[in-house]
Amino acid sequence: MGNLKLQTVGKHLRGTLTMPGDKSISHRAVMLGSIASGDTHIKNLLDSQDVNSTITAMSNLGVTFDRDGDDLIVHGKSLDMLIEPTQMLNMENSGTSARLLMGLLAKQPFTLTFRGDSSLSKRPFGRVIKPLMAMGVSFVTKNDRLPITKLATKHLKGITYELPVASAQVKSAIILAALQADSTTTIIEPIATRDHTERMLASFGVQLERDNNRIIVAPQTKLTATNIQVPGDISSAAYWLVAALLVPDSELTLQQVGINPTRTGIINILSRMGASFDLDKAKTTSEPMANIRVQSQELHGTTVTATDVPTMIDEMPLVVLAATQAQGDTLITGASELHVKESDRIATVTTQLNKLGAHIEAKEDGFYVHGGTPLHVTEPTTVDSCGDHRVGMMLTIAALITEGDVSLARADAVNISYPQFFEDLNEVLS
Ligand SMILES: O=C(O)C1=C[C@@H](OP(=O)(O)O)[C@@H](O)[C@H](O)C1
Ligand SMILES: C=C(OP(=O)(O)O)C(=O)O
Repeated sequence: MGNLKLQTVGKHLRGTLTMPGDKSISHRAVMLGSIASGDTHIKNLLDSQDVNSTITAMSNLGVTFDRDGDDLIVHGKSLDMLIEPTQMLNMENSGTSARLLMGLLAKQPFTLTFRGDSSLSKRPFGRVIKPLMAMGVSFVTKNDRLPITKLATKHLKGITYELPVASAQVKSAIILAALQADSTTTIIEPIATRDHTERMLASFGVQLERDNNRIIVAPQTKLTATNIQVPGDISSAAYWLVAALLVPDSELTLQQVGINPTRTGIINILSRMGASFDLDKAKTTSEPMANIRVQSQELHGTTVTATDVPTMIDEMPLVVLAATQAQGDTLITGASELHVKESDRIATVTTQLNKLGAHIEAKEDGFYVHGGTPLHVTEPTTVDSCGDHRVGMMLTIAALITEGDVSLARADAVNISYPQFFEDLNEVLS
């Protein structure tokens, strides 16, 4: 794909969009459906490159899938019926696939090699292989980076493990391995992270125990197939929340958005910046949902600290964009995890938004954002997604409030989490 010319100032955003399925929940639905007894029917599964990495990996292990209209049917196999793949498991760009599958497949009695694309091969895996090694798994790796080979494993033992980084991927990998261990595992989570694995296990008949910030996992490998409705992805809705707030004279309604409290940091931070939203809550399933209505509003600066970060980690590029338009400055700390996402998001967000006239200072663990900065370019300017879907989509929203001529390089990165992003944009531009 060549550079994509972006819409800049002059249009409004109006209308209603239904959000594609949540990426985190989609991965988990495919993984747990794959090891449950019976057929799991999944509605509103996200159809994107990252989720396809999980489906392909499970297919390589012998799981079969069918379509029923837009639904995916997973024909579950129990963990001891998976077959040795004839090739490496290619996780492509997906950290969630790689880290969760290392836990799910920890006890397979054959060697498995995980590989990824150039971005994923730079991201750290020590955080997940270290606790799995303590449980008895052996890995072969250079510098804790992909490719990583997991050796055949006979037994897993329960551990007590305090998470050194607030990571739902690491927590989930340990939970999935712990179900297969000979004894109980306790995971201590100093800062709460998204709890989709815990909730979805309950839907498959497996209850975990929670005691404040401890998760206690007793061995249990019998999962029963179920029907899953994947809520819309709040991380995708976040582009439209921020766009409607910043583009004058806009009003958008986003339908079926997942509002699990471990994911709604973006709503909380924008509210703290002065925004208000109308939430029309749906009847609750295991993952709560709402339709959200939002209009253009004035924002003011705020402070974001470590405890806020996990509930909005993937929305941070948008918080930075919103902060450039707020009255007053915004200080974001406790966000050093952004260095190890699909790109170094502290560097890429700062460099690319500053090309549009923003005034952002990159910090070791966050940003200092100067508010009230009109975005403009004096000559045609190309911003770059840097191969990172979230950076590409945030820059597209930034262009909507930029005076001048802006193009986006590597726009196809959106296919990782939100393939209909540009179609949805065209639908609401007026
Ligand atoms: O568990 C998950 O589905 C995810 C957890 C987060 O990663 P970390 O666990 O690395 O924080 C998040 O950034 C990622 O997009 C999805
Ligand atoms: C960090 C992300 O995903 P993953 O870690 O699964 O690649 C993301 O979607 O922003």
